[in-house]
Amino acid sequence: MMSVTSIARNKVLPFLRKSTKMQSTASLSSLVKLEEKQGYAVVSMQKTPVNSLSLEMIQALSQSLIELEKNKCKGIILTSACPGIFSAGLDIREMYQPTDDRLNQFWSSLQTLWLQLYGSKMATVALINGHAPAGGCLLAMCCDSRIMLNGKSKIGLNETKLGIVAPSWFKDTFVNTIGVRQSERALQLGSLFSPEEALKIGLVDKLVPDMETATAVAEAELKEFLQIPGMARYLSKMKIREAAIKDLSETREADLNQFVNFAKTDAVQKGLGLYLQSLAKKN
Ligand SMILES: CCCCCCCCCCC/C=C/C(=O)SCCNC(=O)CCNC(=O)[C@H](O)C(C)(C)COP(=O)(O)OP(=O)(O)OC[C@H]1O[C@@H](n2cnc3c(N)ncnc32)[C@H](O)[C@@H]1OP(=O)(O)O
Repeated sequence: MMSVTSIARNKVLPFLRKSTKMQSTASLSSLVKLEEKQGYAVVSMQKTPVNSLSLEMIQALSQSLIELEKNKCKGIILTSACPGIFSAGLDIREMYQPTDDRLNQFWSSLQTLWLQLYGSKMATVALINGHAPAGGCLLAMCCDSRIMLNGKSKIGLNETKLGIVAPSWFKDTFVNTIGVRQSERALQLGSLFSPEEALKIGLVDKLVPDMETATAVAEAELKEFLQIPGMARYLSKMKIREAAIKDLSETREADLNQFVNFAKTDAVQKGLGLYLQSLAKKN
């Protein structure tokens, strides 16, 4: 099996682990690109056009983290290869008129990805080079640090604007990042923040003017985290995150049932259908 450190610089790392529920190696590796750098890896989401988090995309990200941790990778920069978009969040088509089996797999895979990334032993930096609504914002918040490209992009948990509700673990992640009061307001309003606003409320840590600067700043940020003794850094992170992680770990089944029942209600299905139409009408 190839290790992250043994592959050629910038070469795409294949996904090797097999699982009955997982997609094939070929389909997964086309969605996420792993590039080895010196002592860390760049994980680029490349599901055009908007890196929507479909079941396959979520599993590809999960698989990447498994491989990287197995290969003793110490840190990652999570970013996007889609111009102007970090991630458009959960793939709305997964929740609209779904089959029960697919909807269950979809949510359960998302729970797994969140548990992996939010609780990762690796140092993790999100390089948010475009829009990051809802699930896109969640992915970024799972990282230890967030660098955002300044410009017209927006970031936030906008679920209520779609007539849906961010689950407790989204809320916990938000509260742990920006605090209770800001979260309470932003969750209700479904606020999407400009990079400047996001910096002001602590949703992102640094802004960068262009991609060249962004890469350098993200690398420097990751190196700062990696200079700290790994166990001390990880256990400190867990002091903040462990309650939320324990909570979901212990209530996965109930959370899944709540999501499935909620997603299948007529009101939610109607709202999602209208939202999809409004996205399609734009084009
Ligand atoms: C009682 C408590 C119970 C709790 C139970 C749980 C409840 C459920 C919780 C679910 C949590 C949900 C989290 C989410 O992430 S929902 C998704 C939120 N995402 C969005 O709102 C973003 C929507 N997209 C956009 O705003 C724009 O696309 C974007 C700004 C990202 C990019 O704009 P741009 O102009 O560049 O691109 P287009 O809009 O033209 O889009 C291109 C094509 O991509 C399709 N698209 C976009 N976003 C999505 C998406 N999220 N899912 C699927 N498809 C998406 C879009 O339709 C275009 O497709 P076509 O080319 O075919 O028209």
